[in-house]
Amino acid sequence: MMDAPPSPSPVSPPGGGGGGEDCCVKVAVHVRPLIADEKAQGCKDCVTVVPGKPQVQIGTHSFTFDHVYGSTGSPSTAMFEECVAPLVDGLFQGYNATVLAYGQTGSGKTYTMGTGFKESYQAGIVPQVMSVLFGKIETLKHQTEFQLHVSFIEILKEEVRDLLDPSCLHKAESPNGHAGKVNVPGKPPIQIRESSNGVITLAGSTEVSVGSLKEMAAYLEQGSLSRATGSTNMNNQSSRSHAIFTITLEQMQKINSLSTGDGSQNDGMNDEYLCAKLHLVDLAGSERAKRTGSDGLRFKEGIHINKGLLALGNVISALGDEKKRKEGLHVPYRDSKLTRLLQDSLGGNSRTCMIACISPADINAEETLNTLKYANRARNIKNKPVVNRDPMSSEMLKMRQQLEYLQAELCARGGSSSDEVQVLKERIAWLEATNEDLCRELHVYRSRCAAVDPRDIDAQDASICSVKGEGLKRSLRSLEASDYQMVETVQSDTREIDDEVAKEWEHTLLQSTMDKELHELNRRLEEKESEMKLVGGFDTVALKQHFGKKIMEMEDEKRVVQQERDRLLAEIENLSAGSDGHAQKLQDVHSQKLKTLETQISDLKKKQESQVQLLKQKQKSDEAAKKLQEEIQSIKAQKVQLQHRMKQEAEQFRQWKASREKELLQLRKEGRRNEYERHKLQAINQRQKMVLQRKTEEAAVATKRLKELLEGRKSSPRENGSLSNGHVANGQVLSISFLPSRGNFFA
Ligand SMILES: Nc1ncnc2c1ncn2[C@@H]1O[C@H](COP(=O)(O)OP(=O)(O)OP(=O)(O)O)[C@@H](O)[C@H]1O
Repeated sequence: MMDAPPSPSPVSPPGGGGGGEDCCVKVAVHVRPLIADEKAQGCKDCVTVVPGKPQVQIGTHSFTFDHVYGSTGSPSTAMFEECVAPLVDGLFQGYNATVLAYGQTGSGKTYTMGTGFKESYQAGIVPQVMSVLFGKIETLKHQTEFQLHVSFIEILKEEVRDLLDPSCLHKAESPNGHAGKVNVPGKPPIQIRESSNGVITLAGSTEVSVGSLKEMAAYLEQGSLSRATGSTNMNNQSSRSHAIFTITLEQMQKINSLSTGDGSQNDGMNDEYLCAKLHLVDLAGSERAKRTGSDGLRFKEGIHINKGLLALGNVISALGDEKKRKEGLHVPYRDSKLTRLLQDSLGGNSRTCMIACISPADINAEETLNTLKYANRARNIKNKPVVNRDPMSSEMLKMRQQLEYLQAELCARGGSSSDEVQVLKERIAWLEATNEDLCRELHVYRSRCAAVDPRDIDAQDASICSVKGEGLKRSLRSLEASDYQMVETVQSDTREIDDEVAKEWEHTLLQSTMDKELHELNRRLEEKESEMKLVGGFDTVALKQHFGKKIMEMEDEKRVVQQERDRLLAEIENLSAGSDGHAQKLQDVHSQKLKTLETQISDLKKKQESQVQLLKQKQKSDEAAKKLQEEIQSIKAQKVQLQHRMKQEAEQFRQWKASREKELLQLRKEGRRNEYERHKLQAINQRQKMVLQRKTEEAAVATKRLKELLEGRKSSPRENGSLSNGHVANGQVLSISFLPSRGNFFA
């Protein structure tokens, strides 16, 4: 087992893998059978489970959950494997988890969780969690170090009570009538705190380290026996509080060791620390006070219990309503201790499973319906579990990845970067060599100044000094020239940026031209289509038939009229053979009729002709429609081609842009590196300049001094002789005071 662990914090793994994904709260329903009491009361089963489906029906209501156990649903034995085992597996990957048992008094929460310490409760969730946990630890212990801690608290009347407090091991009868722990006087109350990284912790609660299954079971038993229970109408041994048994699993994994840049291995640096918590929550009964038959103290207790459950309901409502969640509505976690403690389990960093326990008895129908509604809303809650690494190991992981990346990059870049590095190294070496030369010169000059006898100093020395000064000035200029090279690099970068802007501009122009073309094609298409509607709006076949029929009718009519005319003509001929007045009269009438018929015939002919004309026109418009149709087809083909081209161009541009961005990223990185080198070189450069400046100044001062000395000696040779020692001494003192120590120079 490990030593004191670093405090963990929820850290999304680099690259986003394995964490931070939304996952809904899983909800399962556990329907217990009718118990002896209910049978004795003659209760009927009012809950139906649709076989083969996770669906529960009560009255007219029907609910679908993730799983339904008991009754005609899945067997209760499958509950652990399907709902809880994945959460236990997740613990080993660093994910927090919560299992909540919810339901009215006597619905089977304690039975389901298995915290009742009766034989029948052994199949419950907590005992199975413990045995699976230790089984897994046993198989993994050769590659991972584990540390397990447990804590057990209950929330009673909005007070957090420590069920594992070693200072009061014996169960005591509390003044308010229920069994429970006695608060030790002077012991500070347990407080719920939120750390800076959002982790909810319990300050002051006992957290014991456990090394075996037996030990853990003993703590669970000890805590369970200390739990506040009391009897109600509905359950003789009713849990009056919300109980939370928390298992903390810490693990130090040895992950694949990685070789460092110099080829050595750093095994010790590759440990990864993970820490995850599993909350096993047995909530107090959710029934309404009046049904429990509770009175007095129990009733007050009920109010407090329900305060937690009410707040829990409000939290579930706020989180379960997608609209409210999106609007970022306030979630009232702080309304009760229970919701505050379960903050991470509901909408936070945890994988959560809620088990809604229900009784099938018809007398509990109302409560059962409420439980199902409550649970149904919880299904909409989305959590965001992340791997809980300690910041140090996640930072190390990041650095390791960065190192790997840089090594890969170095390999990929091959010679070109090493050339650059070489150039920079050479420049640094050159600057350092120049620096050393200058220092050496300075040193020589200084010692010469100190040792020189002013009598030996003549104008020649002064000229040497001025020549040296010139040399130093030249050095200064050469250093400035190196600055110019850097400016040139920047200018070439600017040129590249210009190219990029031009390319983007070109792309935008091309896209907008193609957009215009597309727009134009769309306009033409619309035009042609509306023309087409005008031309081809009629039913051509029907129209043809109509005209054909009309012409035929006219043909018939014409024939009838012509026959009538022929008949009349024949009659007139017969009549003209006779000579009496009556015949004459008839002849006149017939002639009249004949005339009318002639006009009718010519009318019909005209109509027929116009109909033929119309038919011809129709044929023409049919041809026009066909042509239009062809045009429309060709415009559509052009449009498709253009869209295809646009897509291609956009894709090409996207690819180009992506590669540019990649390049840019690389360049930026290089730029940063170069910038750093530049700063370094500039600093050296600056220092060199200062040295040169000072040296030039010193040379000038020394020259001046020497000249003064020479002149002084020339003007009073006698005095000179007696004072020469003093002057020399003074000169030395002066020269020392003029020349700061080498240490000061480079400070
Ligand atoms: N699945 C089941 N099969 C058989 N009996 C069950 C089952 N679930 C519960 N019971 C029985 O029902 C009774 C009440 O169960 P339990 O004490 O677990 O209810 P509870 O919800 O924890 O009640 P409270 O909230 O009052 O503590 C117990 O006698 C228990 O043995």
